[in-house]
Amino acid sequence: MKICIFGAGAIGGYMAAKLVQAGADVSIVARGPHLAAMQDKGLTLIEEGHDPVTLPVRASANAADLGPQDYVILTLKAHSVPPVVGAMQPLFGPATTLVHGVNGVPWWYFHKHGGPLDGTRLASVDPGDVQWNGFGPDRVLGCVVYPAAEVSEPGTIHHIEGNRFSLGEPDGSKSDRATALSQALQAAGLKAPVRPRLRDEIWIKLWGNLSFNPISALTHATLDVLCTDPGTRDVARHMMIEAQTIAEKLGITFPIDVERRIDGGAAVGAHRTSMLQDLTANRPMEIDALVRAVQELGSLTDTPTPTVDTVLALVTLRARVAGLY
Ligand SMILES: NC(=O)C1=CN([C@@H]2O[C@H](COP(=O)(O)OP(=O)(O)OC[C@H]3O[C@@H](n4cnc5c(N)ncnc54)[C@H](OP(=O)(O)O)[C@@H]3O)[C@@H](O)[C@H]2O)C=CC1
Ligand SMILES: CC(C)(CO)C(=O)C(=O)O
Repeated sequence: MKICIFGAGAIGGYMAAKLVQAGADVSIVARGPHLAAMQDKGLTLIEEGHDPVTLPVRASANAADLGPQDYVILTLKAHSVPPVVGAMQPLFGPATTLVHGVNGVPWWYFHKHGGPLDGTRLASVDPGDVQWNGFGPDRVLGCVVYPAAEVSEPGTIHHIEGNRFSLGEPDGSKSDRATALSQALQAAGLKAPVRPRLRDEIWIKLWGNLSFNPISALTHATLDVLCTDPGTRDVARHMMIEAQTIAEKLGITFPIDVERRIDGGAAVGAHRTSMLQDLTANRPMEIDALVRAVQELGSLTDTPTPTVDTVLALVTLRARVAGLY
């Protein structure tokens, strides 16, 4: 089974290291000093309770060096994907599966969704249908990423916590391709359940990212603070209730309530969300996939989203003023 991880930064680098350790046939597409370090010295993984390991990896900036794959695991930030659709084409053969390990509302959300919105394209996450047309939605195997990791220096991945990558077909079936990848990830010591209702998990994760991430970028507060301060907790609550109304119209079932989800955020502790980290490091922020897409889903389902709209306007201007949007 040939696996290529495209955009092997924090999450893709963690997956790559675990798969290489387990003897899988893995290659990496990366760039810049991180790629140079992996090519020179190998990929180093630091995990709690383990000695750091440095592993030889096949890494390139150019997909054409690696050729067609069985699985391409995409672990870029959402806004980085449209510009690389063309550059990724050498990785695809007729049966290549694209595993979409990207936070937020995925561009393929309505593929095989059923109902009146089946096949709808989302302009907020896929302007011009570049991904829909360039990848083709039939390749897609959905993935919800739960681990936390960071690139602590070029070539080095610091795993913080978690090892679950939930997988799911857009039509909910337990396909051979999902089962085979799940087995490969499990052999690498990762949790990789194949879910019949992956969109439910997308929304549970999105609940937090939709609200905590922009609130943290606006306030610079850590999760423990913004989830317990009465004012920001209330803003998060309103955003999540608006999202829940949309999601339930789309057939989503939430196994927990909003208060429990916010308590879960608070329990993570003094964590700076990825959007706050991106803002302070002058990197583009995942505003469209995490927040604007929910606004778009609100308008597709005739659901008012006043709090989402307000926070989206503020965080968009914050990013624009910083030159990041
Ligand atoms: N990190 C985390 O703890 C978590 C992340 N996620 C999600 O997982 C996804 C990946 O996040 P994360 O791993 O943190 O992101 P990273 O930025 O660490 O990784 C993406 C990597 O792709 C590289 N890259 C970008 N464009 C290209 C390109 N054109 N060619 C080759 N390489 C490229 C980036 O390089 P460069 O640095 O030069 O831009 C970077 O090394 C996101 O959607 C994120 O929200 C989900 C859960 C937790
Ligand atoms: C904040 C958290 C942990 C959940 O919303 C996250 O996923 C992020 O930092 O992007």
